[in-house]
Amino acid sequence: YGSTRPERILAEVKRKATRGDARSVVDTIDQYCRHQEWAMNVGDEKGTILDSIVCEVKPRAMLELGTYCGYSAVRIASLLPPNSRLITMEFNPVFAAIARQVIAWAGVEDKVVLIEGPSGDWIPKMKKEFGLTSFDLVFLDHWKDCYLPDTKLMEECGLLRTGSILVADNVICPGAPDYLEYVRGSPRYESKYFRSHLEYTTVEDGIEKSVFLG
Ligand SMILES: Nc1ncc2ncn(CCCCCNC(=O)c3cc(-c4ccc(F)cc4)cc(O)c3O)c2n1
Ligand SMILES: [Mg+2]
Repeated sequence: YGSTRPERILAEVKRKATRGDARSVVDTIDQYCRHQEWAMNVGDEKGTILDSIVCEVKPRAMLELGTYCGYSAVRIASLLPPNSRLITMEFNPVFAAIARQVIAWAGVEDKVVLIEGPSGDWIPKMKKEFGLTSFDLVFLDHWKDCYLPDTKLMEECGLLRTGSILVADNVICPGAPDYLEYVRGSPRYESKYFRSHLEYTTVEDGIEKSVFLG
């Protein structure tokens, strides 16, 4: 029930997941989207790759572009060290409203700041709005044709420092060919592809991890 897919996902979380237990929220969404209706969460397989990078980097300041229902925001926030913060950006107010409730149900709201609006508008304001110097880790999971322009914008706005890491979902499916060409061809990035599958399917997809060299 619920008129939109995100609303049905939220209903399932409230029905099945334990309040305050981020893992149970993640598992509930994965179960629902694998067995009831597909949704564009990073999912369990690619999520494990994302987890390993978050644990390795231990980011103090992290940015996610494209919140959707908050699945990856919950996954990431549950792994963040104390007094770290995930800023997650969502364009669609309906998705943002659902994500806030999913994030709250998981009990990670004090590690997550959800901002609403297009990345192109927000990126130039981030430093001032959040007293940031740079992001340690950025997860790109929004419009695939925004990956490249937004990466260039983050460079221009001084939001990346030597060692900042970009993690991009869906570089194969739906694909971000211009972004891949850029990070793999640029001397300013050290890029690595983690082969996986499109969430809840056997279709090939993967995650690209790119270290900004300054
Ligand atoms: N600029 C800006 N700023 C801020 C924003 N916040 C949200 N957005 C818009 C994001 C809209 C959703 C983005 N995500 C995807 O489109 C996506 C799609 C698939 C997929 C779909 C169908 C298939 F058959 C196969 C694969 C799978 C994935 O894992 C995906 O992540 C923003 N944009
Ligand atoms: Mg994705």
